[in-house]
Amino acid sequence: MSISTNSELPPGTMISGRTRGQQYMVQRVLGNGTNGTVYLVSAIVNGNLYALKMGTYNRTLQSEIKLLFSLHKHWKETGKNQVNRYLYDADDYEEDGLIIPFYVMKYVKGQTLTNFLRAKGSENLGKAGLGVLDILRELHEANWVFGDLKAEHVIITDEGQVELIDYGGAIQAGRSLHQFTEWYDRKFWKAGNRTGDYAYDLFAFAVMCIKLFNEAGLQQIIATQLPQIRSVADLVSLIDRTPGLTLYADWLKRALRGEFKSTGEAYHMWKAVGGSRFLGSKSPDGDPVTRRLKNAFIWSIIILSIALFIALFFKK
Ligand SMILES: Nc1ncnc2c1ncn2[C@@H]1O[C@H](COP(=O)(O)OP(=O)(O)OP(=O)(O)O)[C@@H](O)[C@H]1O
Repeated sequence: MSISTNSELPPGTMISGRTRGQQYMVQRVLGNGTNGTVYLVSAIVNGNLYALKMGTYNRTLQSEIKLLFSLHKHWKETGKNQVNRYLYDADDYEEDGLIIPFYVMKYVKGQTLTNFLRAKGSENLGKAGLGVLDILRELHEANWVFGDLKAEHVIITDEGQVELIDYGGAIQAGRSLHQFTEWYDRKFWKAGNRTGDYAYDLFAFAVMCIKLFNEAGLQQIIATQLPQIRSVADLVSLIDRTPGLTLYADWLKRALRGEFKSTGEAYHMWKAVGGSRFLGSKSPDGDPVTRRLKNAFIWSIIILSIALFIALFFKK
């Protein structure tokens, strides 16, 4: 039986896998989730940084590890892009007679979608959303469902890549969801059940967009609407009252109503409405260098016109 520890490991702690023998040095804590603590670690074998998730007291990571193994196996067998994307190692570690399960995954360095849009501008939802839909499309085509999609699980890396973290909620299509967050859950909105299918993730994606642009409105519905009569209609009317979502309104309503035939269709429609909108430091006028060049050009036209005017005036 696995038992696990409750306290956080300090930087410098060495973690040695009992079965596979890999060793990791703790750098710092990255965060805490329901099932454990995530550490930034460096692998002794290659010096690379990884994120290592370790179980906390009275909880076990075993089912999460099992699930990730089968997802990883699938990616490997099908040669999908995601292989090596996530699971690097899984083992357990012994400390003072306690057996602590852990797994090691890719360290995703960047900003959460919420912070990214705050820093770079909400227009970036187009490209960022397309990145998320691309990952979901691949998962869904492989018959998996992400399950617990929310802005905190979407990371935009420093290179502008979109990544999902916390595959602990992923399930094979047709199974019951075991990890979800109320606001994003279609059953919470009486829009369907908790049996995993591609439409479940698309529903959560739509709520994620609404929350990003109008969290206060969402909070108000939840606080004032009786749970018995809470419905998708509340979300649809909130979309209509949220100017930042105008471009995506039709897409979002289709996702909420479960009207997409596939994630591929949802991906292409998103791409058509706003998926090519910039990601990173670019603004609607282009990047800062292009903008400066544009301004310089306008000023040189103005100065030239003034010079011409003066020259013509004094010639008379
Ligand atoms: N692969 C990763 N790379 C970088 N940081 C990560 C990674 N995985 C998790 N984290 C960080 O660790 C935190 C805890 O992650 P974890 O997946 O355990 O739980 P969570 O998603 O925050 O919560 P819950 O599991 O309760 O939904 C995350 O919020 C994130 O900041």
